[in-house]
Amino acid sequence: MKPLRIAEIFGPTIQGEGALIGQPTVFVRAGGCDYRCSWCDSMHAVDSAFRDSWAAMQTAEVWAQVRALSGGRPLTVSISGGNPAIQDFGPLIATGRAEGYGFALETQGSVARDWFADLTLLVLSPKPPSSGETPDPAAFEACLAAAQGTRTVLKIVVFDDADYVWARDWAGRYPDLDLVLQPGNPEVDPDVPVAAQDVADRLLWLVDKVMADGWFRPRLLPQLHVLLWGNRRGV
Ligand SMILES: C[S@@+](CC[C@H](N)C(=O)[O-])C[C@H]1O[C@@H](n2cnc3c(N)ncnc32)[C@H](O)[C@@H]1O
Ligand SMILES: Nc1nc2[nH]cc(C(=O)O)c2c(=O)[nH]1
Ligand code: SF4
Ligand SMILES: [Mg+2]
Repeated sequence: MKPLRIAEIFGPTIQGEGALIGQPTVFVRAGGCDYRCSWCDSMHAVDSAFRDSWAAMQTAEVWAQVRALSGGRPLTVSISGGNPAIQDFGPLIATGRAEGYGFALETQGSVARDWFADLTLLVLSPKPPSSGETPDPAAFEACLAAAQGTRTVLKIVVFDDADYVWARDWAGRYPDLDLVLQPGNPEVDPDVPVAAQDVADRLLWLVDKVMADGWFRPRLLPQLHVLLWGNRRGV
């Protein structure tokens, strides 16, 4: 079988973003992405300049590491990237689910896979204008269709007013999805410390905007891992 390209496997840590915020997890970060967001905080898993640092691993090797990191105690594994949907994580998910683990997967919604239906949670994070990318609604809808009965959350990153307007419009097309808005983090260098007050100020900016609009649908959440550890990798 074709090996998986893996940028990093780490944990246990807590899920820092979105619907499962605060929940213990182990991360599997896939190498490679079909997007190049201007503000991507995980370029080491995107840019081909880092390709040599990605491991070619069989599903069984990835699973052995996840199992070791979790001490064999089932939890919800987080698969992120890069875009994990450009590779075949179906066998990993099937292996883990057979042992009682759950799987939450983060993707921008540009590539649909039939194994989305086997996830515990699908997190779709379409990209707003500040990213420099333009999401394809048809591809996004194919992801929703592939998820079938799987719980799906829309998580939109907001850096500025234009992103906010875009988020309201995009979310409005999918009124039945759970919605999380996450302020953008402009500092993604792992060696530059992040001030807790800056994290709070960015969330406050978003809270003020959403409350001023009387828009009571979204949950507004910070990146908890950035608050705790800044942009350090492997946490
Ligand atoms: C690194 S991405 C990997 C998964 C997938 N490629 C995606 O974008 O959804 C994981 C999450 O981090 C978010 N993210 C990336 N860079 C960010 C930044 N600078 N500030 C806030 N969120 C960011 C993405 O929007 C996505 O929700
Ligand atoms: N703790 C922690 N939570 C996260 N939630 C999403 C992450 C990501 O990079 O996809 C991430 C991450 O890298 N670390
Ligand atoms: S889609 Fe995700 S991983 Fe890819 S460049 Fe954008 S934020 Fe980074
Ligand atoms: Mg991250």
